[in-house]
Amino acid sequence: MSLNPRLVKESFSVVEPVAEEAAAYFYGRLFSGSPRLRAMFPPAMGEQRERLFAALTRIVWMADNPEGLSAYLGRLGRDHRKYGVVAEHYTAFGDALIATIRRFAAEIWTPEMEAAWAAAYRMAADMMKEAAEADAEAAPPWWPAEVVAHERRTRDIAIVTVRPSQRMDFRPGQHVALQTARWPRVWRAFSIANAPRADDTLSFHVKAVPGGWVSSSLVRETRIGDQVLLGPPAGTMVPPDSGRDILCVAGGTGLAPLKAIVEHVVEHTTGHTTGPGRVPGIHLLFGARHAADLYDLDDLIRMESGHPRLRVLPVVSDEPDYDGITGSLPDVMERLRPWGEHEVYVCGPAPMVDDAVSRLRRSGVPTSRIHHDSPYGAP
Ligand SMILES: NC(=O)C1=CN([C@@H]2O[C@H](COP(=O)(O)OP(=O)(O)OC[C@H]3O[C@@H](n4cnc5c(N)ncnc54)[C@H](O)[C@@H]3O)[C@@H](O)[C@H]2O)C=CC1
Repeated sequence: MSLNPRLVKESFSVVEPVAEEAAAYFYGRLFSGSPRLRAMFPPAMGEQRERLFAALTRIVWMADNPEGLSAYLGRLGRDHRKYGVVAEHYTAFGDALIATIRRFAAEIWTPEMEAAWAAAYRMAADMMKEAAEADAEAAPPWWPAEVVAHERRTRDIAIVTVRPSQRMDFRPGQHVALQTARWPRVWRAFSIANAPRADDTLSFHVKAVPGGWVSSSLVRETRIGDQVLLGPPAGTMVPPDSGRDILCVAGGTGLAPLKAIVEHVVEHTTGHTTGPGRVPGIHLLFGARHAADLYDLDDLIRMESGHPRLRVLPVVSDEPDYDGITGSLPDVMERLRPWGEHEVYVCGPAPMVDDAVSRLRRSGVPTSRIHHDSPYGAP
């Protein structure tokens, strides 16, 4: 049966407004048909339901863009290996999915729609399975890792360093999902806060957020010797080798991937100030609400003192008496200079990232040179 993106989109748009109800129905249907699958999911399903719909929405609306769709489904397939998903699970998932769409789009449902969904699902599942199989030849589904250092930097922020039992290849700026023994099957994304190291350890900057099971456990309960699991590295906010000067705008623990990128750049450039491999000038704006929240400033200042072309500028937004640069990070960024010739990296709270990115665009920085990523939103 041939693909018919129009019919898939049409029926999905009827389900979208009742996404929450449809997702609850989907999981009910999935678990009643295949009770063994329940054990693969976390105890609380609220977020899972949101992720399901976020991923489905992306897939359905990308149906006319085969290249983007194939890249996304490939990532999704590889990423699902860490949940223990294997080929036969796709059948149960597909049956429950089509039953859900059929029910919630009942008013407009036709045999042609049923056939369009079956064909689309088969194609998507095949792409995910193929990517997962290819990945299985090169990498494990997850990496067990031991906590080798735990530094509490503030009441809520810790730097947690782990050593995976098997080397993980990653690019600076990427993130991984992490699971603690305390909360089985609950995965949270954290950026790797270092460039690859000789001893293969990885550091994470973790802030305990209200209601954040994994982050609170990592900050408050985790000890050296504890075991965690890591998913595969993901994310496209990686350093280009354009040789251009660099601006990094880091809000809070959004510093993590930017520190990895800065480390990589200063380690991999020649020391010349012109020509290929020249050391770019790097400005790193590190913002916090209060001076006491600049949790990694001492380390950054140490890096700065070893690299004459690195400038670290701490910015404090909610403490007018701070003896340094004060104000909102996007305001300060804009105030400092035009950044039109720079490669720019932005990471931190989503509203800050949105504001900084739109100001950069307005001031003429080409989109191709503005890099940002949202690991927390990724399904
Ligand atoms: N831990 C990690 O590996 C990573 C964390 N992140 C994200 O980074 C964020 C860090 O949050 P916190 O440390 O709690 O930051 P925070 O709320 O303490 O704020 C950090 C900085 O961002 C500024 N800011 C906050 N909201 C703003 C807004 N609406 N407009 C303009 N500026 C704003 C603050 O003034 C401050 O300078 C989280 O959203 C997290 O999801 C992103 C990538 C990696």
